[in-house]
Amino acid sequence: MSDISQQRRHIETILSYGGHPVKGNSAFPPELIGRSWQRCVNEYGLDPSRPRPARIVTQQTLLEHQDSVDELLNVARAGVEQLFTQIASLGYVLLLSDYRGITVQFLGNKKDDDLLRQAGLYLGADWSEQYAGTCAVGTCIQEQQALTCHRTDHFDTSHIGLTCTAAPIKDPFGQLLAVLDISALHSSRSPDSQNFALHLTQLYARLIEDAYFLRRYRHSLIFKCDQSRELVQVNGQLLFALDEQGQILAANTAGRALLSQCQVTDQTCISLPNLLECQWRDILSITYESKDGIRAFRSTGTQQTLFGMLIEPTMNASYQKHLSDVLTHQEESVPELDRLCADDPAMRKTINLAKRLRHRDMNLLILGDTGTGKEVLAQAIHSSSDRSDEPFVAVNCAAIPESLIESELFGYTPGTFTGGRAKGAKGLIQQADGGTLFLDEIGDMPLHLQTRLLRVLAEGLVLPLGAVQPVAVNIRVLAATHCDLSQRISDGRFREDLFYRLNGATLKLPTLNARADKQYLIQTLLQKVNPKVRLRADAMSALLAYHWPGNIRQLKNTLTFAEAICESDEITVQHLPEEFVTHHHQVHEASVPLAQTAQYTPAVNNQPPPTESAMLLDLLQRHHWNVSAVARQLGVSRPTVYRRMAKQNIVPPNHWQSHHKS
Ligand SMILES: Nc1ncnc2c1ncn2[C@@H]1O[C@H](COP(=O)(O)OP(=O)(O)OP(=O)(O)O)[C@@H](O)[C@H]1O
Repeated sequence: MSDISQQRRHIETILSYGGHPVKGNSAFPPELIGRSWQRCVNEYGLDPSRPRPARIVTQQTLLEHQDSVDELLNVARAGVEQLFTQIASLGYVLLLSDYRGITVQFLGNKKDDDLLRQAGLYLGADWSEQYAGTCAVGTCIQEQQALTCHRTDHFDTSHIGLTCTAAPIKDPFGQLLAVLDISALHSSRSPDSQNFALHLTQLYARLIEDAYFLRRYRHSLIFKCDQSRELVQVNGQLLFALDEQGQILAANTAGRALLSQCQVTDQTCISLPNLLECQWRDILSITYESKDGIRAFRSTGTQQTLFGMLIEPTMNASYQKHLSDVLTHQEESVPELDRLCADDPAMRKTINLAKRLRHRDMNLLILGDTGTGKEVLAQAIHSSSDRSDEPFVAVNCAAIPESLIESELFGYTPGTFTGGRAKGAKGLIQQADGGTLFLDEIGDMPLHLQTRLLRVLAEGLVLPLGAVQPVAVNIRVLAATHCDLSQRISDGRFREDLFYRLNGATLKLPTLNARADKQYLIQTLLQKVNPKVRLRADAMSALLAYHWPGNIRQLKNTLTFAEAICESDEITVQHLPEEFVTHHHQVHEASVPLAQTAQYTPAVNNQPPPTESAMLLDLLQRHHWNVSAVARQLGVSRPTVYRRMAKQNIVPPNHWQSHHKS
């Protein structure tokens, strides 16, 4: 098509677009461009049949525009030059315009000077939408978002050979400061050819924006965070500038996005500790207390885990004083409790509370899903308390048959039962005298026993079955449950007065899936299973990506299983149960190009990996066909093991024999 007929066609398209764009018409541009065409016609009175020459402002006006963004220009210089070196050989030029659309910095190839000047790709060019019509810079200013304006997306026919991509650069309060643009005089017809340009421009706009943010707040404390611990130092996405009380002074674009997801409309009305559900001290002490200078947090609204680090203000004496005041109150180290976690925000709270309460005689309620380590925590509280030389007695209220639980707990006198021990028996409550009684699954305790337990707690006296004289006991009770006790209270299945007796304070354990220190737990548990075995990176990735419905218990079982199967000193993803392999491949197939997937093929000794069938058979044989034991080891239910056996055509030997006999 000749230039003239292409221009005529373009004018017709714009005019027919008018006020009533027909969706799905392939001649029409994307919605965002369409909105701009409408503004050009309806608001600015531009006429597509009357092209306008490029307008270059005078030297004096240019200087005024440059002065207004002087600080940004200084900060942006390195980023702009770096971006230009990457795109120059591809035929692109680079423009930085101020928020009014005037090009305040330009980098292009001198040999194309005349052509570029004519096209408006020049220092001082006015790319405001009001003058130039739909274009990357002007439309980016109006729409406040990154875009590509490709060829006939432009309004003015004199621009329809160009391809331009622009991204906004905002100040720490979200106001537009400038626009970064890369443009080329010629390009392929397909708009998709510009996808890479769009990503690159957005990336550099963010770098420049963040550099500007850091410069503006160089005298304040900056909290930098990211969803990845490994990347936060080099590429922390979210930035928050803070005052000395932790109040947010400003946030970068990603930081403001998090605030808005958490329904915070005014960024300066919230403190960072509120946003991250933590103490101000947890933030201030990151650099001094965490080994890698990074700490995990969880955001209030989105429950997203964020790894944060601090950039401390230079030469700020009052900050240094404030810091040393806050850091003097250091949480004491208690190895028994400290070893239960590495860096997880929910665990940090729980462990700090446990440290403060461990010597008190207060009863504690431990809440958490099954397998999250409630008993392990109770044991650690006991071992770190003043009662550590006395007994720790654990009772699982759900595991003891209801008919036995009373005698087990309270004991009985001689002759109380036919078949009971002649001398009677000391109940578990009395066995815990002086020490700690851990009542697991307290929600399952029958109501009449709750009444008797309440009396023990209220009076410090236990009355064994058949006895007339109560015996004095001194116990501290740590109770645990995975169920909602307040619901049980409303249903009349749990005594409210007992709940208050038990609940001196509540300690909550997060699910394994929600923990930010999964890697630490994996390594510590593997160390216990077999210190000589190591995990290959593919196995670690699969374990980290898994959702862990059975929590730490399932993790422990999985590692025990993998260690038993691996027959060498290295566990790979192939040694994990089938659901890990499937899940792992699903995650990676979605994100890793085919050429890279080779790293997941099993390599050890060139042996084929054991199949799921072989692994299951091996496990069943080792447990002498005890399906319950296998289910326990795998952290799954018995029906699941039976289902897997059926799927793999595994028949227990007895079955086989009886089939053959019949
Ligand atoms: N921090 C930890 N470090 C190492 N092992 C742990 C940790 N927490 C829990 N475990 C292991 O996980 C398994 C389950 O722990 P525990 O019995 O304490 O969980 P629980 O929440 O009491 O479970 P349930 O609700 O089913 O009684 C145990 O084998 C325990 O040894």
